[in-house]
Amino acid sequence: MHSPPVALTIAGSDSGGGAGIQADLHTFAAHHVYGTSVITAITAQNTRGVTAAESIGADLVRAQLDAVLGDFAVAAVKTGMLGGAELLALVARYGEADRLPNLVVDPVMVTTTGDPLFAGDPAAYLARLGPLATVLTPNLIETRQLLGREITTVDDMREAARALATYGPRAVLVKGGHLEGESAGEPHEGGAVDAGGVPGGSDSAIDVLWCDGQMLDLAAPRVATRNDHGTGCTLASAIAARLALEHPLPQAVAGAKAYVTEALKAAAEWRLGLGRGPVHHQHGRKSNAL
Ligand SMILES: Nc1ncnc2c1ncn2[C@@H]1O[C@H](COP(=O)(O)OP(=O)(O)OP(=O)(O)O)[C@@H](O)[C@H]1O
Ligand SMILES: Cc1ncc(CO)c(N)n1
Repeated sequence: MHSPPVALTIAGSDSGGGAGIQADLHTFAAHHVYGTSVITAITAQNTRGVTAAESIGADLVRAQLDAVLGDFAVAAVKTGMLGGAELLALVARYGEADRLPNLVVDPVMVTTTGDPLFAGDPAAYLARLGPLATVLTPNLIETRQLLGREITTVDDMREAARALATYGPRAVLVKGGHLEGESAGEPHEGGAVDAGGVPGGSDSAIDVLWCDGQMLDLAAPRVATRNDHGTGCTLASAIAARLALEHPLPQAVAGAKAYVTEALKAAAEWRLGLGRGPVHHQHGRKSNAL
């Protein structure tokens, strides 16, 4: 019997189940990839926000990393909430020792509801994990914090992706989920990869991917929904799952974005929680079961 590929998420727990470790493991399972997890923090969180958060001690995080990496042939890794400088440095040391293959770095700093999830210096993300990342996936808020500049247009996103790439990742995906009412303008030199998408326009959700020296626009229909909690975690873990399945990088990213779009569509009518609800990670299943 053929064993499934193994992916690892290094991230925080979301008690509401829509983001963090819970979203990542759902996403790995939806891709038929076996999921392992290193928990970096516990958050008390629901669809309305974070009410408490505490980091896990570095010794216990190290023990989790050693337990997983010492036993499983991990094919791809996603990092999410690292909480602060100490765990960032710890994870970076495993990457520097070549123990974190196909590394997708989601530089989680703040939730969509505005709650801070990283206490350290944003520049440390770039300095420590930038050179190790196969792909870095900041949202607009994180891109602003990482580069210390405003991002208001798709052209700004393209420039930011190029600037972030100088820190050493193979690819940078600047996510435009928070860019409202913006048109994609002229497509860039590399054109677009099929992300189940539509041409740019104010009703599209546009991300830009700088990969191997090429700029690609990834546009998908913008889903009208209040249930968008955890889309960033879901996208990054879907990329990791697809890398574990040996998809080439641009296709892994485009396929992951299409997966997120379908997950948003499938959960648009859900009423789970009173705030921004989760997406439907298992939307590909034939029945409506979770
Ligand atoms: N309403 C929407 N319709 C379609 N795609 C969306 C929508 N909202 C976000 N996306 C897409 O979801 C992905 C995640 O983007 P986003 O910028 O929301 O990340 P994020 O802020 O890190 O997410 P979160 O913090 O909620 O986990 C991107 O591919 C983005 O384009
Ligand atoms: C634990 C956790 N990680 C990441 C995010 C970002 O969406 C979140 N809300 N919660």
